[in-house]
Amino acid sequence: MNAAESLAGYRLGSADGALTLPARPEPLAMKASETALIVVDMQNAYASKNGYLDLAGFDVSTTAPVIERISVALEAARAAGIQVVFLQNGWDAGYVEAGGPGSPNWHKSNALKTMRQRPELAGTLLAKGGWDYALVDALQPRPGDILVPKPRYSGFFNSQLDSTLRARGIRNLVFTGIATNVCVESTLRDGFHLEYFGVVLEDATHQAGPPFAQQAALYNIETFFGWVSSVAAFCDTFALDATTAIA
Ligand SMILES: C/C(=C/NC(N)=O)C(=O)O
Repeated sequence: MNAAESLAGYRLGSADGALTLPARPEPLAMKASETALIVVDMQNAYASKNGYLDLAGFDVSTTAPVIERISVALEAARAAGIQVVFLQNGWDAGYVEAGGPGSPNWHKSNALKTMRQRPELAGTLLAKGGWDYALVDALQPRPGDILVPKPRYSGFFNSQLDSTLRARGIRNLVFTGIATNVCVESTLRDGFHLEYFGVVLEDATHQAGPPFAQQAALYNIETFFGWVSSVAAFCDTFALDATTAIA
């Protein structure tokens, strides 16, 4: 047995009532009570026409099925008693949280660069209170869900995410959202270093950039930082838990 199989065996242990999620590179055991479904930045900025990514030249024409599949995963998670956490990316209306020229974010953020190139957009992209910052209509938090604002790509940086999860005994993070290769991967990587088990539901994510960016992010996650699964596998696995909870 190699190290990966040994880890899978550990995580597959069912004596403690954990369920087994089919995933690559190996199935992963997790209890609903120790798991959170993380919905990363499903804002108009990232998923809607005329939002930031669209205005900056990224293709958002195929985000509708992603929204639909996240909706399905949300229903399954809530029914199974899995904590739902929405992340929301952006800054105050004056962009103080974005950092000035002394911050790499000021130089690398395509939202900030787009606004500098197109002054008519100044103040509109990813600013709290605006349409671009808002979560898409179809994916709104419900009572019991948690919303964590964040000012950088990783949801763990300068946010309440880690303490919110730790206080609830959460060890497993199931990721959905946009963009796979930016905020999803950044948050999953930081979670890995903080000892969280990270799984991406690949069909409930979308990349910023060409399709190879999605493939590369999933390769990195599957090979180095976590696991890759699907919405159907997640729903099938935790539907059992919902049934058990009702019985
Ligand atoms: C490119 C980008 C991605 N954000 C994300 N939510 O993955 C950005 O915020 O500029």
